Formats: sequence, structure tokens, C-alpha cells
Amino acid sequence: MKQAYAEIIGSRDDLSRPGLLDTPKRAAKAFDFITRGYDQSLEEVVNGALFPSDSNEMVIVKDIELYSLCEHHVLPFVGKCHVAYLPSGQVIGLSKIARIVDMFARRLQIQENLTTEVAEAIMKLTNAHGVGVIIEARHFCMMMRGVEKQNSSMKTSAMLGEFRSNQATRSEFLTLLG
Ligand SMILES: Nc1nc2c(ncn2[C@@H]2O[C@H](COP(=O)(O)OP(=O)(O)OP(=O)(O)O)[C@@H](O)[C@H]2O)c(=O)[nH]1
Ligand SMILES: [Zn+2]
Repeated sequence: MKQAYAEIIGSRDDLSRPGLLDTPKRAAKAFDFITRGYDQSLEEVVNGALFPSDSNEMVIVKDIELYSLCEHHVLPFVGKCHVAYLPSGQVIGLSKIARIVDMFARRLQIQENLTTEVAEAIMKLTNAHGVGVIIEARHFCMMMRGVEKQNSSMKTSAMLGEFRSNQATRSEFLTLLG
């Protein structure tokens, strides 16, 4: 990876100037970090944090900040993720929802797939009656280059189980999000 960065940066600038000497190494380390989701698995991230519970009321975790990379341009898209689920006999550790979002975000992604992957993972793990995920994000490939729109954002949702089949559940989610 370091070699590849040296080639890319060297094609535009003088790699031997002091400011750039360690840049391929740093950039490789940074890329490794921001794509570390490839090295993680759901089991490892959740670490068994599922707890029996009789609660069957909606749980919402909102405003989970999100940093991902678009798979088309390898530029960041940045925003917020909101996750809701209807427990069925067990609840998941609160922080694990954010960890699951991070695991899928720290890969090359498109926003639609990221949204669905988070929803399906939580559904599968918790066996919930339903899961709803909404992501709103700004894409640097639309801001720094290309069409150069600074203020547009993209909103995507994935509704599974009761969030898809039951209009009242979906409405409660959207209302509670405010
Ligand atoms: N649906 C979707 N599209 C995305 C996402 N991230 C980037 N894109 C789009 O992917 C498309 C790639 O289009 P291309 O025409 O192949 O690439 P391009 O010439 O760089 O396109 P422009 O960005 O329009 O300059 C662009 O329209 C991007 O806006 C995403 O998360 N979801
Ligand atoms: Zn892009």
C-alpha cells in the first residue's frame, strides 16, 4: 500500500521533498485505519453483548456519526445514522449498534448498501420484530469535484420486518426521530 501511495503522490509532486518523505507510509496507515471494517466480523464487534429482556418497545439510537468511503471515487461520505429496532426477547448493547455502523462504514461503500447491511446485521443478530435504519450523508465526490454541490445531502432508509409491514411502527420511528 505504501508503494502504491508513493507512485500516486510521486506522479504529482516531488516525493523527496521533506514534507512528503513519510507521506506514503502515513497515508497507507490512514487508509488501513479507515478501511479497517474489512478486518472485523459481527461476532467480534458485538462480543456477545446481547441481553435477555421482556421489553418490546421501540429502541432508537440516533445521530450516530458516520464516516465512509464511496466505492466509486474513494472519497469520503460523512453524515449520521439513525437506528431503531423492536426487541424480541433480547436487547443489544447500546454501543454495539454504533460499532456495527462503523464496521460496515469503514469499507468501500455506496450509501444504499451500507444502510441495508446495517439493518440486516441488527435484524439477524437480535432476531428483532423489525429494524429501521436511516442514513443522511454528504458525499465529497459531489462537493470537492464533479458536480461540485456543497449543500446537497442524500437520505437512505432500510425498513425490515414490522418497520416495513406496519405503517404505525414506521410512523412512530419517524416521529420519534423528530
Ligand atoms: N447511488 C449512489 N451513487 C453514488 C454514491 N456515491 C457516489 N455515487 C455516484 O456514483 C456515480 C458514478 O458515476 P460515473 O459517471 O461513473 O462517475 P463520474 O464521471 O466521476 O461522475 P460524476 O460524479 O457525475 O462526475 C456518480 O453519480 C456519483 O455521484 C452512493 O453512495 N450511492
Ligand atoms: Zn463517489
